[in-house]
Amino acid sequence: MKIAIGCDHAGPELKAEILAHLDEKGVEYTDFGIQAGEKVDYPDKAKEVCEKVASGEYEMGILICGTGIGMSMSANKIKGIRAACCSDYFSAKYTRAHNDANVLCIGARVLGAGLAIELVDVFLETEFEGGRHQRRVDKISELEK
Ligand SMILES: O=C(CO)[C@H](O)[C@H](O)[C@H](O)COP(=O)(O)O
Repeated sequence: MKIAIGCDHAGPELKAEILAHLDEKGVEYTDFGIQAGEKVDYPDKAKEVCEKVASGEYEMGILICGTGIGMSMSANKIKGIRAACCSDYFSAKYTRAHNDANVLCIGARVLGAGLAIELVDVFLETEFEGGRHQRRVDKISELEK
């Protein structure tokens, strides 16, 4: 699985912790920045990362801003993206299982690194259940038309 990850200026430190964790687990990723000391508006970074996911070049995306909310609002404007802003384990698990979310948004000013990493792990490891949930995800796609 290839992951695309990016953040705004609220997130470089948390992103670095998540990347170190992905390195340890051997998960393949591309870091689309930004790095500490740089600044970017979150919609610009959301667009860059989500276009990579929507094109199929990357299977999943992770976006970090202060709250995770601006990233998720922006990401969900991109066709084919189902982004979820999560700050609890249950939501991170079930947005994969039931919504087939393909982008996880995290608030670096909301969560500590320990919980953020747990959310990343469960998000990446949980399979979409399909079945009745597929019909609903298809209806989300219909809303894009
Ligand atoms: O939380 C955010 C949007 O949902 C963003 O994190 C931004 O990081 C936040 O708005 C940044 O604000 P700043 O005053 O430029 O640090």
